[in-house]
Amino acid sequence: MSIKPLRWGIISTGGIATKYAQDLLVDPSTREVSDVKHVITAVGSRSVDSANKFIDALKAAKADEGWGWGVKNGGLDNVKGYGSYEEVYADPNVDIVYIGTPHTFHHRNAKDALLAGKHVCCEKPFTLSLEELDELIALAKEKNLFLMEAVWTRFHPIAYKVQEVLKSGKLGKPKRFSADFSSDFKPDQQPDSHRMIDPKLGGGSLLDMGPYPSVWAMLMVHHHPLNKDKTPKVVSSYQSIYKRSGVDASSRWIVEWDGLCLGNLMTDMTTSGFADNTALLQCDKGDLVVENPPYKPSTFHIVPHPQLSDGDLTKRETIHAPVHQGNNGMAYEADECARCIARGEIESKRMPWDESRVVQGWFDTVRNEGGTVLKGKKGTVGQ
Ligand SMILES: NC(=O)C1=CN([C@@H]2O[C@H](COP(=O)(O)OP(=O)(O)OC[C@H]3O[C@@H](n4cnc5c(N)ncnc54)[C@H](OP(=O)(O)O)[C@@H]3O)[C@@H](O)[C@H]2O)C=CC1
Ligand SMILES: O=C1OC[C@@H](O)[C@H](O)[C@H]1O
Repeated sequence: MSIKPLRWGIISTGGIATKYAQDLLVDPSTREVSDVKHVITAVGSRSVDSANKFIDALKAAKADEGWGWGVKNGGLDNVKGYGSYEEVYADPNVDIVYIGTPHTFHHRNAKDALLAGKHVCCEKPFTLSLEELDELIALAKEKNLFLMEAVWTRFHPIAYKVQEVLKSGKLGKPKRFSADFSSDFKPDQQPDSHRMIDPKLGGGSLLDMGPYPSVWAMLMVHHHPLNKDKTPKVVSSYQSIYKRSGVDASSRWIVEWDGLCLGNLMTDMTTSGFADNTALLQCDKGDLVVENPPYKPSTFHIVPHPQLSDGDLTKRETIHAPVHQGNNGMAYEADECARCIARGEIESKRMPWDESRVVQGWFDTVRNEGGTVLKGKKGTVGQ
């Protein structure tokens, strides 16, 4: 059976858009996938030169680079470079728009793409505020278009393996959770315009890094078979301020899954996290520990509590489940978009809107309780 390729329009030519575009061109069989095909038909940038350079760099793939497969097999054959994002939305050869712009533009870009009749896959954090996100969800429903937050980690092989262990029930009942994404961006050495520094780009650790402790909280606690609370709330939070621009240098927030457990989540952009532990769920029979980095971990451990486990959980186990070689880890979420669209679905079951809403709601609470210059900002909702 021949597969109809999903035709992607990429907007922006920055770091993550480059990685995403490369992954679209990797041979799906290298990740054991045979039901989807991706092609890139448009790249939009604020500068047409940048769009064309982006395309040329993809085309110049070396033999040992995974995306060279797509270049050779028609993945860029009909691609056009544009000097605006609007031209991508208007291109009839584009089915879905991938948004890789800084956070504060996600709402504007996704809204424009949906209004032009395109499906949307938008980088994390989905939007600046929950109000912006709700507007996008309403629009996707009204227009019957697919819309998903690009939380790539959710689709990694390790995410499914961790959930398999938790669903088996062998670790028992969750007692407490913690997760961290910290990395030293050396902010003092960055220009004012850096996306981690500039408030106009949604700078600070919370919005950029917060999706990662949150993704593990969602996968390990929220999805735990014993969790019944589908609207877990932030019960306490704190943000330290990066004085030069007034964004947060670090954020801490405690979430309560009513009737189950508390989760302690943290981000920091001035220091690195602990290599052996990025997320930890402690249960009554044993612990599950995921190694760093939270966005693309390869390894997790099961650590029994023999004194508590009635003898049925005694073996310490280390499980490796890296992403398949040759892709950056973004191909899996792109496959999800292709499958949902082929089935006529406008929402992903693996990355549902309600779960993006939960996390976006936590960020709103932390921002609104904190003292940064982003406190209370609602972004471009209604515009
Ligand atoms: N899933 C993941 O692993 C990652 C996700 N991200 C997310 O992707 C988004 C972009 O991050 P990243 O690629 O690192 O950022 P970059 O700064 O590398 O790229 C952002 C791009 O957005 C476009 N852009 C549009 N308006 C502006 C503006 N006013 N200032 C700067 N750039 C602008 C530019 O492209 P052009 O000039 O072509 O229009 C620019 O190259 C963020 O929301 C971030 O959270 C980031 C890193 C990893
Ligand atoms: O999404 C991300 O993942 C990797 C990090 O290095 C990056 O800052 C962040 O945006």
